[in-house]
Amino acid sequence: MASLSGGSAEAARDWSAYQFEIYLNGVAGIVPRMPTDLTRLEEVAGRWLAPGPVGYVTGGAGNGRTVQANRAALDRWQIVPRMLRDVSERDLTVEVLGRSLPAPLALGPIGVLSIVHPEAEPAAARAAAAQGVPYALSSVSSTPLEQVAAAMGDGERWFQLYWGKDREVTRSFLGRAKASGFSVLVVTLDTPMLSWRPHDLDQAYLPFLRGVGTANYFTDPAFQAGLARPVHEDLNAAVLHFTAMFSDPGKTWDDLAFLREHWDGPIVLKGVLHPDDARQAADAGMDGVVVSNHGGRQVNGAIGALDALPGVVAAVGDRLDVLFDSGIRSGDDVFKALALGARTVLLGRPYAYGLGLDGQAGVEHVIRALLNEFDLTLALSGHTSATGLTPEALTRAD
Ligand SMILES: Cc1cc2nc3c(=O)[nH]c(=O)nc-3n(C[C@H](O)[C@H](O)[C@H](O)COP(=O)(O)O)c2cc1C
Ligand SMILES: O=C(O)C(=O)c1ccccc1
Repeated sequence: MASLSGGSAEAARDWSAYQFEIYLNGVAGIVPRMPTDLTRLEEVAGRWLAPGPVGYVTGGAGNGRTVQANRAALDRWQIVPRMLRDVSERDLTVEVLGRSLPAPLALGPIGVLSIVHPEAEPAAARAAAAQGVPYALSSVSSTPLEQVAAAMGDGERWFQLYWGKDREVTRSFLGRAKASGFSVLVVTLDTPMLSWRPHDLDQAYLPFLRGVGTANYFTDPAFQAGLARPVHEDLNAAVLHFTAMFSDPGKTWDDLAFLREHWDGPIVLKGVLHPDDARQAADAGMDGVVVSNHGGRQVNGAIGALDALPGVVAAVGDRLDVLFDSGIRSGDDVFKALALGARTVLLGRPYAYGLGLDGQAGVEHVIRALLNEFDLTLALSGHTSATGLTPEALTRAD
């Protein structure tokens, strides 16, 4: 069993163990509860979870063209395996944002997780901590950030900020996150408003209007100060106030100075697709960007995220850390993103399905399956280190 402690002990983690554990269980007549092909999770989740939540998680903006573009972009690259290169020992550790991670993976921010499982974010966070990968907690979590932090032990915690209209609430969130041991700030830029989402519109389903996703706000003194009456005395007014202030379409690059001033750890901007935006991030003193189109959930018709990665890496790869998400479903996807210059990937929907189907154990299954498959892809393609991959490991399929 791999070490559960933090820091450099993570370097010793053996990601190849899951495959053997599964086969050994087979001797006792036990097969995995969930698919080991993570691309099948969506279909299985669709059978077991309620239609509103499933639509919310799987859905994209518009008719789903960018959800498809994310997959098409990954499928357009193919790995060209190399032979006879001694792959007996592999090292999956990476350096990112000034820390060492045991593998090039973090759980990305996904809000409102109580719609898929009652244990919600704390269960996902415990799974991440148990596997030694960072957990990025969403601003719009179903559980207050202090409770999520408490569930994580010494697990690495990142806080995702929805940068709203109220400065005092932002300041308060940053203070609370810092006090609870969140070390990296992930600021999401691509959601100044929610996009046109037919999956949710057709079912008239929006979690916040059912009070889900407001936990950090309703427990926040600065948020409460903006209400005429306490949250519990007028829930509707509180929900409306939340929807009016949680994001701010008026923000510009100049506003980043405020965050730099109030957060002394690494700041990562999530949702960067254009090289010039990446340059502006570097100019503003940011420590990283996440090349992401929010899993195709914001701009329908937007560029597939992987298609945007090389341009951003060329523009700023030597000035800040480039992370990646949107469409990662397998170990070979991780390989491709790293080969094109990402230092680490964030996992999205697959872990939400894992949580919905089997709570913390389901999320741990997803992490272990993904990283074991990545380790095997690395080895079988003739590589031994997650940091050494270059575009030469790939070829364009078209
Ligand atoms: C149900 C759901 C909720 C999400 N909530 C947030 C959020 O609160 N903050 C955020 O920055 N991104 C959020 N995202 C986007 C993810 O962080 C990530 O960018 C996206 O899921 C990656 O695409 P993929 O799931 O196709 O891999 C959410 C995504 C989903 C599916
Ligand atoms: O649904 C999303 O993609 C998302 O990021 C979000 C935005 C606001 C509240 C909850 C989730």
